[in-house]
Amino acid sequence: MSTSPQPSNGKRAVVGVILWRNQFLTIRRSEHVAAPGKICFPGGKIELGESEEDALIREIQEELGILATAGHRLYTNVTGWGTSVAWWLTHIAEDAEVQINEKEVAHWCWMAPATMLRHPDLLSSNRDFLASWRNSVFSIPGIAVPDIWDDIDD
Ligand SMILES: Nc1nc2c([nH]c(=O)n2[C@H]2C[C@H](O)[C@@H](COP(=O)(O)OP(=O)(O)OP(=O)(O)O)O2)c(=O)[nH]1
Repeated sequence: MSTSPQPSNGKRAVVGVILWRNQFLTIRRSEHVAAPGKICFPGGKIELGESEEDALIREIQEELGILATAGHRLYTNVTGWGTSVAWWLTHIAEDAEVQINEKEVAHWCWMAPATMLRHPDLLSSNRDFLASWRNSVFSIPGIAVPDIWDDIDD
């Protein structure tokens, strides 16, 4: 597999894109972490020597208390603050019971793509991910790019 783009700040992160009925599992970050209160996917930084898949599964377990499995990498980008992010299609059991870790996550919910894209609290790098998907830079198995985005500029 190709490598992710180089971070300019030395940091790498992985993000889990979890789907259910054309919606994404989103979290609101807690007040105790970086980017407090922002809406994003579950995920976090990759530790030294850790694979993207292992970091993904560890972070989802830490944040949501559920066992996830890594699908495949959908996209990579570098955030405005220099972190290299790998965006992974991720699977959880249909009957998985989410138990958030309140130190890291304030709230979670299923969110439609257009709602996420226009959310005023969306983490800025996620706008790039959603806009790139919308522009067919990559596809996400199991969900078609919606026709209607309420004329959001990207
Ligand atoms: N969790 C998450 N991080 C994202 C997303 N999009 C995005 O650019 N990032 C970036 C933000 C951060 O630079 C990095 C992950 O940071 P984090 O603060 O969630 O990681 P962490 O839990 O390991 O944090 P820490 O305890 O080590 O400080 O990835 C996203 O959708 N979810």
